[in-house]
Amino acid sequence: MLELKNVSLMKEGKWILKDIDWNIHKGEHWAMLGLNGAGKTALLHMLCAYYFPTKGDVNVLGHRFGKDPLGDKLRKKVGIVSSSIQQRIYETDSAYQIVLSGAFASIGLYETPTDEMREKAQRLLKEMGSFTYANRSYRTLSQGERQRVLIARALMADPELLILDEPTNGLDFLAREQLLESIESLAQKESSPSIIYVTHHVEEVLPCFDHTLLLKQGQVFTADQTKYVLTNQVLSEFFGIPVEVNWDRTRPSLVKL
Ligand SMILES: Nc1ncnc2c1ncn2[C@@H]1O[C@H](COP(=O)(O)OP(=O)(O)OP(=O)(O)O)[C@@H](O)[C@H]1O
Repeated sequence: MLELKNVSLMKEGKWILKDIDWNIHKGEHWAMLGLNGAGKTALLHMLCAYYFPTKGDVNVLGHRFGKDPLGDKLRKKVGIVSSSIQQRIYETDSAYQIVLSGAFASIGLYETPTDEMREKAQRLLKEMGSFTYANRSYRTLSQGERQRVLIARALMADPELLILDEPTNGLDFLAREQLLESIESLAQKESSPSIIYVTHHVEEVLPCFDHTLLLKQGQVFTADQTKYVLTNQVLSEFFGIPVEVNWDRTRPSLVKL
């Protein structure tokens, strides 16, 4: 469903991404880890066709970016929750309006939703645990509540790929754990889109993330099954310091030795 071949991106005379090869198959869920400035956001922007590769091929859901015209239809098939989307949301819109707007892949609601869309928005608000504040304005929601609403919004168009870019930023421990639990149960559903979950934190790699990509200085350091990636040796090389990964429970944790 996603294929990047030898993809490089240059911005302002600097290579931000270099020779990226990455394949995602249907049904896989990926975690993406990288230090600040590794190029994670640039890579995600490429998957959403906000950036086009300077070199190489990006194939998303059978469409070759830069070659095929990118219809609205394809844009709707890639859902994204990121801080840049958050910043563009109209703060006075209600959670319900925001979720409905996902059906049109628009920021703000300009078209009349069908009854079916309304029912679906309500169902998604319930599934994300957001129904109780459906009529409240975005401005009044906590950061955790906002993220849930934005995930429900992204799901409105039945995306085949869902990108979650650091969704736990700014969340307290409890809100973070509750959000992670919702993401895990979403991923366990048969109807779930493939998820790409971007984070700085190894301990957020949920059991559903069967694959992990490590991005370092614009290059794929490794991209493989999570069990082969989150090891003492790979992560010590990745961070450049000795670290130990503990898998005592279902999620990993990391300590510096
Ligand atoms: N439009 C742009 N023009 C010039 N440089 C850019 C542009 N976008 C990103 N960069 C640079 O590319 C590098 C990678 O940035 P990017 O935001 O993708 O990193 P990131 O992995 O998402 O980092 P963080 O974890 O801090 O969000 C950074 O050095 C950044 O300054």
